[in-house]
Amino acid sequence: MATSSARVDLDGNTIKPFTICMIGAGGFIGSHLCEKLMSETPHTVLAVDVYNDKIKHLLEPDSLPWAGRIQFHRLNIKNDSRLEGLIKCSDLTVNLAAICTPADYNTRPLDTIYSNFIDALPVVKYCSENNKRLIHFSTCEVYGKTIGSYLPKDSPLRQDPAYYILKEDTSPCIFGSIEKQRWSYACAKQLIERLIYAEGAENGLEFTIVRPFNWIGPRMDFIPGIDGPSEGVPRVLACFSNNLLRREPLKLVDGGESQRTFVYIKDAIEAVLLMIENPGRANGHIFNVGNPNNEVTVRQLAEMMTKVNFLYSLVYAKVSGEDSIESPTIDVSSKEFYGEGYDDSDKRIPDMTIINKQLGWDPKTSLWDLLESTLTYQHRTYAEAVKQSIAKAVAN
Ligand SMILES: NC(=O)c1ccc[n+]([C@@H]2O[C@H](COP(=O)([O-])OP(=O)(O)OC[C@H]3O[C@@H](n4cnc5c(N)ncnc54)[C@H](O)[C@@H]3O)[C@@H](O)[C@H]2O)c1
Ligand SMILES: O=c1ccn([C@@H]2O[C@H](COP(=O)(O)OP(=O)(O)O[C@H]3OC[C@@H](O)[C@H](O)[C@H]3O)[C@@H](O)[C@H]2O)c(=O)[nH]1
Repeated sequence: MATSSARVDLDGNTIKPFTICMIGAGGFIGSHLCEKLMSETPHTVLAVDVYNDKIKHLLEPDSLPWAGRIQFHRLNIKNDSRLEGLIKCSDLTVNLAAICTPADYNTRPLDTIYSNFIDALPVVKYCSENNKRLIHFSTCEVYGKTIGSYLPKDSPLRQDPAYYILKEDTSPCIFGSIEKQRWSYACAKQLIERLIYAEGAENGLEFTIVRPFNWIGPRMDFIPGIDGPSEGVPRVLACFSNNLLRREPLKLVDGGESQRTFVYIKDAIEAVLLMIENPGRANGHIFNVGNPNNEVTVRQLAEMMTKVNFLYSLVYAKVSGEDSIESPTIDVSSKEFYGEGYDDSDKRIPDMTIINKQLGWDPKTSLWDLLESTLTYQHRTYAEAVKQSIAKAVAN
């Protein structure tokens, strides 16, 4: 419930209610950001998206305490003249819209480049021309691969943080060759970052760029065949959740040796709210938002999710030990799983200096705890539907 007492920012200034045009509000991050803004702040959200399934619970019924502070506008920013008006009547625009599932990058490279660069151009233009603040969501993927990944496998320098820590104002962007079309996304994100930065430098656009490092939690992507296409390939959390729910082996692409750091969506949303409510500290900055303490290989993630899932099934699904099989893992080639042109980031550890200094933010939730709450959500949301779909498949 938004309190009536005045909220103050990090410098003690009263935060006045304002209007936010949130593009992509119907997605994973957008839905959590809308929840946070409605339940803890007096701000108004113009939620722009082509879908609203993940925010329906915030839009109805009219008796909700924040009714009137969130409006849904169903529009595709590729071709809708209403976009400029929505940006003009807002104080701040947050742009989350993107194709951001790796399975699309090398199979739909044109759509990926258009979505992450071309379609963002009018958003930047309207903000700059109308002197409106912009918070733009980029990705940790703009760093690509680490410098250390080019060292000999047994080089001791690979253990030197200078060769793998990713820092906003010093790290290079290192992508694979052009035929590795996986990098279509990261390159489009890099170019829109550079355009936004140039709009700031040349035309005074007040911008903040966010580089999320694998934010995970409830409502991320979809479960294939349940609330997304059966042949769809979501990001790894949903892929592994789907395998566990269907008691299938978890597929480890190229042996699951890539490393990632995962941050709980609720921790990350705290960082975004600090950026929204502290323009003086956020404008002009690029921020890594991740959890360097939650690093695992993909194989370790699969093993951890299997363990959490096993414990869940013992405690909640009322199955005895022998019933709930531990899903094994199997190695698959990236060519088989994603197709031609796939490539990968080897390691993603965010340097936290700038976000600590500017916003005093640190992530709190351990990987085990965030997996526990997320897998509980996945079971509660999908287990019954998956059981039905398996039964139907068997019957047919
Ligand atoms: N989740 C993460 O860990 C992560 C990591 C790095 C970067 N990001 C970035 O954060 C942003 C949000 O990511 P997410 O995980 O919430 O993804 P998501 O796919 O759940 O949400 C994106 C939303 O944008 C909407 N959208 C896309 N194109 C649109 C268009 N033309 N018009 C209107 N709406 C459109 C989609 O319908 C979707 O609801 C993206 O820019 C993504 O690149 C996310
Ligand atoms: O079933 C699977 C799915 C994925 N993976 C692997 O798991 C790792 C993570 O894959 P994800 O699909 O979650 O996506 P990535 O972490 O590579 O990039 C993502 O994170 C950053 C954001 O920009 C985007 O949301 C997306 O690009 C990759 O190494 C992938 O090959 C598997 O081994 N098995």
